[in-house]
Amino acid sequence: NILHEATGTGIGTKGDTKTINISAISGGYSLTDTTHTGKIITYDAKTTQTRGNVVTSTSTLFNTTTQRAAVDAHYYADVVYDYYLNTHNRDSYNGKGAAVESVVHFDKNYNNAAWTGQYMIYGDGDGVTFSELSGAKDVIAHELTHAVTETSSNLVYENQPGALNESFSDVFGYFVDPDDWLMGEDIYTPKIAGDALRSLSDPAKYDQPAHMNNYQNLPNTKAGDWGGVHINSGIPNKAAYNTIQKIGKVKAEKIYYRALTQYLTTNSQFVDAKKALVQSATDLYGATEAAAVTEAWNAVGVT
Ligand SMILES: CCCCC[C@H](S)C(=O)N[C@@H](Cc1ccccc1)C(=O)N[C@@H](C)C(=O)O
Ligand SMILES: [Ca+2]
Ligand SMILES: [Zn+2]
Repeated sequence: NILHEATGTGIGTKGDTKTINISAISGGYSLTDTTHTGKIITYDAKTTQTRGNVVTSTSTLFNTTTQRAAVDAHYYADVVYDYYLNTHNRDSYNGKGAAVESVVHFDKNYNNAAWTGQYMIYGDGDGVTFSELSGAKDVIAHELTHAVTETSSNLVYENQPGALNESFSDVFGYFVDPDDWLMGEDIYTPKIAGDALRSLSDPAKYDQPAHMNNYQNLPNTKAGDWGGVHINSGIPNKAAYNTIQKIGKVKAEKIYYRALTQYLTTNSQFVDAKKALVQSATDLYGATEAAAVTEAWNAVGVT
C-alpha cells in the first residue's frame, strides 16, 4: 500500500532531529525506507514480544516521544545497510537485498537487543542499566552483523565460535562507529557518564579477558552465556584492536569481511579465525599485513 517514497523528519532518543526515508501510504506515512533493494521497515511492539505494527504518522513528522526509539532504529539501519553496500558491496545482510526489519519497544524494560533470525529487536532498557537500545549506532551495527554472520559463516552461538560471532558483531560495530573503541557507550547506564558495556582496546576495563590465559570456561547454558560468548569475545576483540592499530581501519575491515564471509564456518575456533584473517590479509594485501594479523593474535595468546 506504498504510494511513493518520501523524506521525513524524526526526533531520536537523544532529542536530536534526523532526516529519515519514509513512504507515503493512504492516510499518512510509514517507516518504510524503499531507497534500497531491501526495504528497511520499522515496527513498534508496544512492549509485547511480537513484531507489532509498522510505525506510521499522519504527517512526514515522526516526533512523538514513543516514536523516538523507532526513528533511531530506522535511521541507523539505513546507515548500516549503506555501510555494507558501499564498503563491502553486500546488498543487505544476505547479499541479496533482503528486507531489514526492526522492532522497538520490544518487551518490558528489556535490557538487550538481538537478531531473532527474522528481524532485529530492541528493548527500552530499564533506565538504569540501559536506555532504549536503538539509540546507539554500534548496537544496530552489532545486531545487523549477526544477520550477516548467519547468512555466511553461520558461526554457532556457543563457546569459541560463539565468542567469535559476538566479536565480529562488535568489530563491525567499531567499523561503523569508529569514533571510539567502546561498545554501547551511548545507551549504557544513562545515569553514569563515560562508561560502556565493552571496550575493544581494553576488554579488562569491563571484566572481559584480553588473553587466552584468562579464557573463561563457562557452561554452555543460558546462565553460562552459552560458554561465555559475551565474555570471551574480549580476546578476539583485543586482537582486532591490535590489528587495526597496526594496519589501519580501511585494510582491516576488508580483511575482516573476507574472513567472515569466505573462510569462517559454523564451528571455527579462535585459531581458525586467526588463520582465516591471515589468509584474507595475504589474499588482499600481502606479507606485511599478514604478519601484522599474526602478531595481533599472538599477543592475545592465540598461537
Ligand atoms: C536474546 C539472546 C541474547 C542475544 C544477545 C545479543 S546478540 C547481544 O549480544 N546484544 C548486545 C547488545 C549490545 C550491543 C552493542 C553494545 C551494547 C549492547 C549485547 O552485548 N548484549 C549483552 C547485554 C548480553 O546479552 O550480555
Ligand atoms: Ca561505540
Ligand atoms: Zn550479539
